[in-house]
Amino acid sequence: MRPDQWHKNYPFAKGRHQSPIEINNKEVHYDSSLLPWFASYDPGAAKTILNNGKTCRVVFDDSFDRSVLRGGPLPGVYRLRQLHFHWGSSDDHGSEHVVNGVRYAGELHLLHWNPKYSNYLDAKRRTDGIAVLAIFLQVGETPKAEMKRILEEINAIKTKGKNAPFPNFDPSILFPKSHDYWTYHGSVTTPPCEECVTWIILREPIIVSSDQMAKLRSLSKNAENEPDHPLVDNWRPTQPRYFRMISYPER
Ligand SMILES: Clc1ccc(Cc2nnn[n-]2)cc1
Ligand SMILES: [Zn+2]
Repeated sequence: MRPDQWHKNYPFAKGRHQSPIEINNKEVHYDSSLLPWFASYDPGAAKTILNNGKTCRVVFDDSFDRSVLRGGPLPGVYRLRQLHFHWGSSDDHGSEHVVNGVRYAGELHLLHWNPKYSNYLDAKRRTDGIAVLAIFLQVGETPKAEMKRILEEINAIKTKGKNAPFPNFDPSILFPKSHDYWTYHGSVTTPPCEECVTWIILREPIIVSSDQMAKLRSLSKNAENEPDHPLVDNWRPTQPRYFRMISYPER
């Protein structure tokens, strides 16, 4: 279903706190109360990599505070549940958030939930339930070697429903040098679009190669025995910001 039709079945999609949004330098605010953020991830928590027909996702053991994100705008620790990507049909677009008019080739999301709620689904019903750490993918000549591990597995999960073991992986190896970020309150970017997400968006992109983006585009939306439809353009267009502040900490 087209994103501008989602609201017919999912009323949240027409809310006042939807994601993604445009981030423009003239509209962001310095907030001296914002802290640095920290990720403490256990590589042993990594379990599986899968193609769910919408994206490539790596899932982690979130049965206790094993891999957590803390600090920044967050009131406490949030448990890492999964990471996934959004990308385009060519290198000139694919990210969900847009920075000063710039669309990146893709966007990596690390999705965490607030363990003060009994489980992930309950957390999705709460305004402080989810935290997504977003990292832009920029195409360049010197790709980040650590992306290779994920892209090497793509061949094993070509079609919807396929998955493969993905042990011993610490996603913080994918982080850029700078931890500078913007933060705002928004939503999950796919239906039901619940407005439960504290976004932490890193200012510095990670560099991937055009071949690595092509690898992501070699995934298929369909299951093995169905006609082939490339899995591309799994990003939601930017939504109205309305009266939301985008903040950033001391730099
Ligand atoms: Cl696996 C997955 C989970 C959520 C979304 C949508 C999303 N919401 N916030 N960030 N991504 C896309 C794919
Ligand atoms: Zn996402």
